[in-house]
Amino acid sequence: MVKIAPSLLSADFACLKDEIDKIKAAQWIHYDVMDGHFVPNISFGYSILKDVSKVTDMYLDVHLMISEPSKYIDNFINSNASLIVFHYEAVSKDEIDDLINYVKNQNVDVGIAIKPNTDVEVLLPFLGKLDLVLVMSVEPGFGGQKFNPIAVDKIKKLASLKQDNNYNYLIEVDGGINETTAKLCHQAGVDVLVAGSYIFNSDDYTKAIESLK
Ligand SMILES: O=C(CO)[C@H](O)[C@H](O)COP(=O)(O)O
Ligand SMILES: [Co+2]
Repeated sequence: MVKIAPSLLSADFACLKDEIDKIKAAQWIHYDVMDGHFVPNISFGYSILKDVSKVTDMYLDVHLMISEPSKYIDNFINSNASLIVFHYEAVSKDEIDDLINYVKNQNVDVGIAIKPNTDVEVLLPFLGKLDLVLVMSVEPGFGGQKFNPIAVDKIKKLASLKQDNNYNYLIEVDGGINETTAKLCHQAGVDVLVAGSYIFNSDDYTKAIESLK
């Protein structure tokens, strides 16, 4: 069964606890961190993540859209992240192995995200060590954008690599997910669907979550 990860980016921050209580039908929370440098937008950081972790037992999927993620990983781990996902485009190739090992040694799951213009092939040396690969189906930075179908082929490729090599990573897709695009991703072999505006702009969050499963 596919997992749903509502993106808090589209929640009403003035009543965050109520918003979190209303997404209990999902297993995960997707937490989008933006620094105004790697992406042209600013969201929230690790202190709010800690507060979120105090009011829920849900799995906290932290999507770091920040430059130099290694500087902040400890802060997010100490704020109870369940999974740290950094961007391939935000780091140098020779630090990726160390970053993966660092997070895993602290018993936190680790993933790498790729933007729409980044090929799956760049991840080949790392796939055997990852808990998750995040396929961006929009340019990172904003919620409410249109799904880019380039993600569907990437999901298929990752699903076949996983099967052929007995890898363990989950395949997550993020951006422009609704009932229609969710179906395309299901068929391609996705494991986790991130959805922000589709859920938080709906009248009934539970119904919106169930409609994506
Ligand atoms: O990482 C993100 C943006 O960079 C968000 O997770 C994503 O955009 C979710 O929002 P929506 O479902 O509204 O597209
Ligand atoms: Co995200």
